[in-house]
Amino acid sequence: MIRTSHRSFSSNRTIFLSALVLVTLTASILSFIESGERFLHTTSWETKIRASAQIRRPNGISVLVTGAAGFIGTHVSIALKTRGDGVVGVDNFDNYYALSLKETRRALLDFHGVFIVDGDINDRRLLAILFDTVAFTHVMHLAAQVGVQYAVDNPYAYVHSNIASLVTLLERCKAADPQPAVVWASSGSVYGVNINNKVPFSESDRVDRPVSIYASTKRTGEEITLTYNRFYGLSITGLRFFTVYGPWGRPDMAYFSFIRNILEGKPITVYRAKNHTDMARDFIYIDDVVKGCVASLDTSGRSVGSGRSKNGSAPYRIFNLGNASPVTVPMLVSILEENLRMKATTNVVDMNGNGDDLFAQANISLAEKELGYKPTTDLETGLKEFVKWYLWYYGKPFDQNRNV
Ligand SMILES: O=C(O)[C@H]1O[C@H](OP(=O)(O)OP(=O)(O)OC[C@H]2O[C@@H](n3ccc(=O)[nH]c3=O)[C@H](O)[C@@H]2O)[C@H](O)[C@@H](O)[C@H]1O
Repeated sequence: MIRTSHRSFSSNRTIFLSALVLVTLTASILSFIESGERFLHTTSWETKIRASAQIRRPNGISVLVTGAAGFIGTHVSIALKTRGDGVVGVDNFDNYYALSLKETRRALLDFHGVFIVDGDINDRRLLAILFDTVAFTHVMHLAAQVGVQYAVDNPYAYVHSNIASLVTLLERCKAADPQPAVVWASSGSVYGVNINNKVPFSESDRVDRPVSIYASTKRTGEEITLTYNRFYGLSITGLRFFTVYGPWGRPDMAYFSFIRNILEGKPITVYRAKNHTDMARDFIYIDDVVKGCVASLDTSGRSVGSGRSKNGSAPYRIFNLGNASPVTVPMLVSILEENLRMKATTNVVDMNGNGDDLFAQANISLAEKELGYKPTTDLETGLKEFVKWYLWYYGKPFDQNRNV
């Protein structure tokens, strides 16, 4: 099936990527011209932001999406824009992974009419200009330093992006009048060591034993947002994303690096627990997560504060967004092998206990009840889509007759 469609897939890909490169080049030239003028409030910069923020449906919302050039940010921005909401993106385009992928996502968003401001949300002046230009009804805060193992050597990056940035953004939201409702990316990793000694993980479980700096900063974010909710009246929804995967995904994640290595004939490392049990994750497909994000925005309720005062109480919610159906890492590898019709060379390594949770399974009944969240994509189906995208995006030839 993949082979039959490969030729047209390949020429479509060439046309599409060329168009995107053209759009990116134009965007880069424009952004170069604008960079010197940004803080001078040029009409061009403002005009783009206003156009991007324009609401085109009755009762639509106007959303600032942080981390818009990221994996989830790109998909959520497109979904909102497509249904007629106003969307303005902001992203610092860091080089944690291939910048080219982020630039292509930017071009894709541009194609959909979403403008991304190139900047850091730690920059208070930038945030002030954005909020002065658009009266955002919602903020979808997805910008973060991700990666569990990377935190071992780079802890300060997590403090900067997951804690300092969060406070800067919340301060800005607090000061806005009216205040926007905030939906933000927490993480399933907050469950850490399974101290509750039960699966699946529920939102009411204890979450005070993280196993990585990354998870600690996400848990800290939940407490910081709670403070802003209680004292300043911000409506807050924290989403505990489990292992999100799919087209336009993150190259640092296992499924992505596995396919790259398998295709290049390089070995992959599969971690397992010290007692030789397989690691497992509650892999969740991007389209399902996007539905959860959009439903969270739609049901957020209003913020009730203004500056340091508040009038009543605003919602504070936390939801697991997983698949409720964990799969082991060796099983993930065999699904990839089947799709690629190639065999992986696997090194099995025992975990040293620093960073990775051994097992994750989300209880999603709260999200089902409050958001109507109902994932419909199993790992086989989702990975098939991812593999198709990967081969298209990287222009990899595919030999259907290869033996597994
Ligand atoms: O918010 C979160 O909850 C995080 O989710 C994701 O973390 P994880 O669920 O751990 O996904 P991922 O790294 O793909 O590893 C998957 C499995 O493969 C195993 N794994 C990993 C790498 C490898 O080389 N070998 C291996 O066996 C590994 O031990 C694990 O069992 C994001 O990466 C993280 O940035 C953050 O967003």
